Amino acid sequence: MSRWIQNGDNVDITKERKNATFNTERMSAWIHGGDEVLKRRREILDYVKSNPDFKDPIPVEFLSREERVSNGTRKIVKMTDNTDQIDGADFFGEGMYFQSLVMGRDLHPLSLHYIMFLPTLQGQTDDEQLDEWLPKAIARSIVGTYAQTELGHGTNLSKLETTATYDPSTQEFVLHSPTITAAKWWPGGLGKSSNHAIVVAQLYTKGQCKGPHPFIVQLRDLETHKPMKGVRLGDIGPKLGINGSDNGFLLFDKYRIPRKAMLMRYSKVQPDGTYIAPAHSKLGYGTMVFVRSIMIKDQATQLGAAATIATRYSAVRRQGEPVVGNGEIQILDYQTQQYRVFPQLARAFAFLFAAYEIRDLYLRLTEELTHGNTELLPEIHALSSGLKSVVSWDTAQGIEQCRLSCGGHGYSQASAFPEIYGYAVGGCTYEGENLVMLLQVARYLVKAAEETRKGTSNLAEICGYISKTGRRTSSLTSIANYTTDQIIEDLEHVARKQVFHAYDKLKKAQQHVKPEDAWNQSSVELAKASRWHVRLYLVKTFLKKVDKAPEDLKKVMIHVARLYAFDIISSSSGNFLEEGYMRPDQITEIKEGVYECLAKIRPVAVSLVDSWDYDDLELKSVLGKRDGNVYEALLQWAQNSQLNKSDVIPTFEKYLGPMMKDARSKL
Ligand SMILES: CC/C=C\C/C=C\C/C=C\C/C=C\C/C=C\C/C=C\CCCCC(=O)SCCNC(=O)CCNC(=O)[C@H](O)C(C)(C)COP(=O)(O)OP(=O)(O)OC[C@H]1O[C@@H](n2cnc3c(N)ncnc32)[C@H](O)[C@@H]1OP(=O)(O)O
Ligand SMILES: Cc1cc2nc3c(=O)[nH]c(=O)nc-3n(C[C@H](O)[C@H](O)[C@H](O)COP(=O)(O)OP(=O)(O)OC[C@H]3O[C@@H](n4cnc5c(N)ncnc54)[C@H](O)[C@@H]3O)c2cc1C
Repeated sequence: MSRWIQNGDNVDITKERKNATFNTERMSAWIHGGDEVLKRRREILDYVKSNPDFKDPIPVEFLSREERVSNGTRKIVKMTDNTDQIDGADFFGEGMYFQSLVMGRDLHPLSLHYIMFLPTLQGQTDDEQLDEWLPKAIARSIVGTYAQTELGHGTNLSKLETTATYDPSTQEFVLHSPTITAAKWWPGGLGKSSNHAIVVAQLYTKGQCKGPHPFIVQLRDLETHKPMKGVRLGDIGPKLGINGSDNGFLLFDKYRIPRKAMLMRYSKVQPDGTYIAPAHSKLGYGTMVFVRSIMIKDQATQLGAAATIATRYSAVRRQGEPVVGNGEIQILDYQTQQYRVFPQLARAFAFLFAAYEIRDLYLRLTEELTHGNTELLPEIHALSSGLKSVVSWDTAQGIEQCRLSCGGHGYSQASAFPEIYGYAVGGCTYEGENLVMLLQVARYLVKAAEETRKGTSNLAEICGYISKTGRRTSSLTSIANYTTDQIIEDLEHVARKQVFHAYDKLKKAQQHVKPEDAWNQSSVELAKASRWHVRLYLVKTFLKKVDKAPEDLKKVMIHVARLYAFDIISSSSGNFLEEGYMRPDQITEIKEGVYECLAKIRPVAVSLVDSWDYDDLELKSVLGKRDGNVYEALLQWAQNSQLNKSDVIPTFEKYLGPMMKDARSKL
């Protein structure tokens, strides 16, 4: 047994846990939404651990692509056989947790079935279609995906090339891919697993194009699973991550589907081909809004996992001896290490709390839509698009910082960082490329700026700051007295300034060039405005949540929330210094605030990450193991390598052996 192990756990990590100034269980309950939620998490965890069907034969990193898809398929079938173990209506909470424990980060052939196919059926069908399709999809007698993106077009839906042409003589639509670039490309589970898809195609009726619309389409024979005649499909090959998912391609050759295959909750085509438009032209984009809103929690969970691994490893890793003879110190004691890791932990919290807000807002939207009210749609579209972009970007950068903070071992797949990164960074692209989505937010902000300039503003609360008359200089005197209101006021100033800077640039350009050129020439500044708008929202949400925390937890969490805010301000100090809003000495104060927060977090860092309540089963990281026994575990993990099956591998006999023998004979 290693000298670092005491009572089973690494001595350093045990010592860290003894430093806790708060009850980790209480903190976990607060983070996850209450005692009952925590209790349910534990029950789900126990269930997953006790079920041998959910075990991987060896760590998935050692499996080939085919083995990954096969293992993932086996597990997701078992998992969805057992959905009675969770509250099926709580997809955001119990559903995502259950899935994360069983499936890990490799995804699986039913991801799109659950995340987009089912929600599209629920959101876009009329009553008759719902009755026909939903029971089949829930029972899994059919498996579906969401096929929208094409080889030639992902962002710009108006230029999708797949056509659905209505033929009133047979009351059918004819699906067709007129070019190679019309091939659907990317949909998860499309390649080999799904037998149905929601296909988004340009609707043609009575000779007119009515834009992209969703259709439910059978792709494979229900018995043989062979592609239907007129349907060509397959897997698109290995990717940066999620290789347990068979993302696929799909082409149609004048493939006929019945009129009722068009999802007709909002738009309709009558038997004679008459088109009835929806109440709001973007109602058909509802599933994307749903996924963007649940992605925020998923991304927060990935960044939280990365920060947990980095923090635990930094507590057990000893490197460097500042006082010669005193022994090497825990790398967590280096301020540079804290500066690298703790802001990632703070971000993960900020994102998680924002995820709760957007979930609640989305539920409100769903309720309003049942009454035909689409008023909330633009606000939620802007917020979910903005959060998705800022959160997925910061998450990807944060995971990489955590990986780097673990030195060489961070580069090994044993750390889980490659899997976490490969999985999470996809979020920068799917559900709308991040920059494009920031520009969607900008459209919303430009309208708010316009209203304000006209003096007619009656802005939604979320952008109320745009029409405020703020201070000309920051009121910060000392970091100790820097209040939540002052922090928000300073961030509002910078966000508002950037919104108007981008708006004025756009308006000025519009006087000289065509509107689309003016937009393009202002787009970098517009995207910056969107980022500030979202960061402000994240800071406000975090501080508000901590303000309402019980006193014992607030004492700790206030340093985490302030670190999040101070890190944003100090790393963009130029924006705050502009036009003398802040003085250099105020920025210095904020930097000192960052260092103070790091020092406050240091003694409780391990307990804070413990409070995220990740089990080893969920983290899937040798470096992040709860017991801290990383060295023994690394050695054990490496034994899984295929190369270790024999002492001498065939390649040696074939190449290296003869090479060396030959060289020896010449000496
Ligand atoms: C029980 C549980 C069991 C098991 C659980 C199992 C599985 C769970 C699995 C995972 C769960 C965890 C989390 C997720 C993790 C991983 C995810 C895995 C897979 C990822 C799947 C990814 C799928 C996809 O990517 S699908 C494809 C997505 N594609 C896009 O997003 C395309 C982006 N483009 C667009 O959205 C649009 O084209 C556009 C917005 C850019 C432009 O649209 P359009 O051309 O129509 O615009 P305009 O005509 O110019 O009009 C613009 C105006 O319209 C407004 N607008 C746009 N969109 C909306 C909207 N949605 N709502 C409201 N308004 C909108 C816009 O604001 C403009 O308004 P204005 O007034 O004119 O300014
Ligand atoms: C892991 C993963 C899973 C996916 N799953 C699915 C799925 O299940 N179903 C599905 O239908 N799709 C899926 N997709 C596709 C995904 O939704 C698209 O890749 C995404 O919408 C971006 O489209 P694109 O790839 O065409 O990029 P493009 O739109 O070509 O973007 C390329 C670049 O051009 C820029 N750009 C494009 N338009 C503009 C603009 N108007 N203004 C400024 N810059 C612009 C972008 O910012 C980006 O830098 C998936 C993708 C990935 C990576």
